[in-house]
Amino acid sequence: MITVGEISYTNIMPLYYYLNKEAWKKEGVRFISGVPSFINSLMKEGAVDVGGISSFSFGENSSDYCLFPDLSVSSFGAVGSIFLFSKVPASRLGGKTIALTSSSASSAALLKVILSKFYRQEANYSVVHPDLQAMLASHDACLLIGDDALAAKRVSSGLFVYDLGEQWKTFTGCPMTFAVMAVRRSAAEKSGRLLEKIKTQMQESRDRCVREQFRPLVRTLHPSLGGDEKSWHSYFSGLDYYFNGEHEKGLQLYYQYAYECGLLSKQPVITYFDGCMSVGR
Ligand SMILES: C=C(O[C@@H]1C=C(C(=O)O)C=C[C@H]1O)C(=O)O
Repeated sequence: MITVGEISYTNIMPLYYYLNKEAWKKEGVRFISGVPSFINSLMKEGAVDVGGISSFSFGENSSDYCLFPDLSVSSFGAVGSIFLFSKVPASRLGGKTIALTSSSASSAALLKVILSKFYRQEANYSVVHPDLQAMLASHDACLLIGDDALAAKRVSSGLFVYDLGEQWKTFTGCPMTFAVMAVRRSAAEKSGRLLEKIKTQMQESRDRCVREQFRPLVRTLHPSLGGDEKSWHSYFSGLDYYFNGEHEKGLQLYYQYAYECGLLSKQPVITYFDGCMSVGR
């Protein structure tokens, strides 16, 4: 049996939207959904075999995981749903308190890297439940991601708002990869063929969503999500769902900085599913 983890945010949907889940369920494939930190921990425990996880979590566990090639949630600039909301400018956050959403791994580490390396600010961080008002009632700034960040942005007037994808691009010139599609090596060795089919369907789902300019996806989603169709289109268009040499270069730089900041205990090694799969089931 294979368990697929699915991040419960709008941003990753193009990779899952056209998966034939009912057919997969008949083949014994299970789907589990949750915020990134939840899927990260299930994957680490071995309760999830494959799925979208935080790129930072991949970095922490790179010896046990490999990557589905050419799939990610990345941005080449503004990401549109990963924001630092602050009462003071970023250049004055040294010694201040910052609340980090408990849902994130990649963006929490990215914020620490950006503030430490590029703004030279050492702040005091705590990890809390994502809620803009509650976070700012007791902290000077807060980090929100995904759908929480999209909602918070609509009510953030009067605050300094920083898009972390944009910040990363400004300071490094690189794209940032927030989520990767990771596979446990043990699953790749045992169920290579089945995983190969899931990988192909995810790539096809992404290709179809991109080809359709996300229109059917937006139409299905937007009544439940609020906002207008136009802003959802521009949100999806600002995200990038591929992973090639340029993304890998950006991710390696992120890992290097995270290592230098003491957030990773060693430099991760990126390996790909095609190299570690077996031709078993
Ligand atoms: C683009 C986003 O990326 C997400 C950010 C993650 C993190 O910070 O760990 C994990 C998965 C991504 O889906 C977002 O949440 O807006």
